[in-house]
Amino acid sequence: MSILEVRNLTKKFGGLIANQDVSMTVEKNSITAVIGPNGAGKTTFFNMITGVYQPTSGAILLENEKINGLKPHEVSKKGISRTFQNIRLFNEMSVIENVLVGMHTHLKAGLIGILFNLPAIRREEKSSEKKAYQLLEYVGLAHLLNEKACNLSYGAQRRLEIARALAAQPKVILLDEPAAGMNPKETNDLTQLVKRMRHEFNLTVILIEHDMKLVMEISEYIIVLDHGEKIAEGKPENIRNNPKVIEAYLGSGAVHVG
Ligand SMILES: Nc1ncnc2c1ncn2[C@@H]1O[C@H](COP(=O)(O)OP(=O)(O)OP(=O)(O)O)[C@@H](O)[C@H]1O
Repeated sequence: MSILEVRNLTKKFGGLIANQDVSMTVEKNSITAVIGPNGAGKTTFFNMITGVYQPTSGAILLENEKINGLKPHEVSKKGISRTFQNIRLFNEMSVIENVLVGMHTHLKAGLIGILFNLPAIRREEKSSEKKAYQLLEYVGLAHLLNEKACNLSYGAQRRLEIARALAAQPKVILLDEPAAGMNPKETNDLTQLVKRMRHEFNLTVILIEHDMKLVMEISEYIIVLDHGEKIAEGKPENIRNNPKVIEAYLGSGAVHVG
């Protein structure tokens, strides 16, 4: 059963076509990778799905409901969360506060409730803190809950971003280069984390990644973009040997696929 359907998405920035007619169907509970050389249009594609950019044309459907046209916080409320290529944490806030921020779309507390410190709000705060702590335990950061986000190692910051994205209780999570800058051990831990969380949170995962070992190990389906267009899609074993994909990567002088 599909959960997300992207139909003929095109994004133009003036004369530059960043995405041209890209379609994709994502199965519920699957892990899909979006790959392609630098500048292929991968982040633009994520930005359209999450409402950061409005498509020039095309449609995005989450559980058969059209979501293009919605603002990023509205898309998040519908059930799509993300992490960013360039980590976007609140650096001066503590680790647990960063996760609490991720929860705000689901909190009922209005301004009046907070101002008057109503018991129902206090209860909600307590339960949010408990949930945030559990998420930090899940990603292995509970011991750092009061640390400022900026003091965390790179790998830990990436895991904190994932905890914050999970706090919004998504159905679909988009990870933009989650392994960028990680050492092999951190990458391996991340691979295990993504595999676990897909089952335990009943999630559908879509990731952009340049680390081909990770992509081939983790994904069930791969979409390949080049110069804004989808040049191939399929299972890892088929993508690995696809001449068009190899040519796109070799032509860009980037990593080999294999
Ligand atoms: N806001 C923008 N305004 C103008 N051009 C943009 C904008 N965002 C992206 N582009 C252009 O669209 C093209 C696709 O960029 P995008 O960042 O989506 O590629 P990418 O595949 O994510 O690349 P990378 O792997 O290097 O992150 C590039 O030519 C980029 O310069």
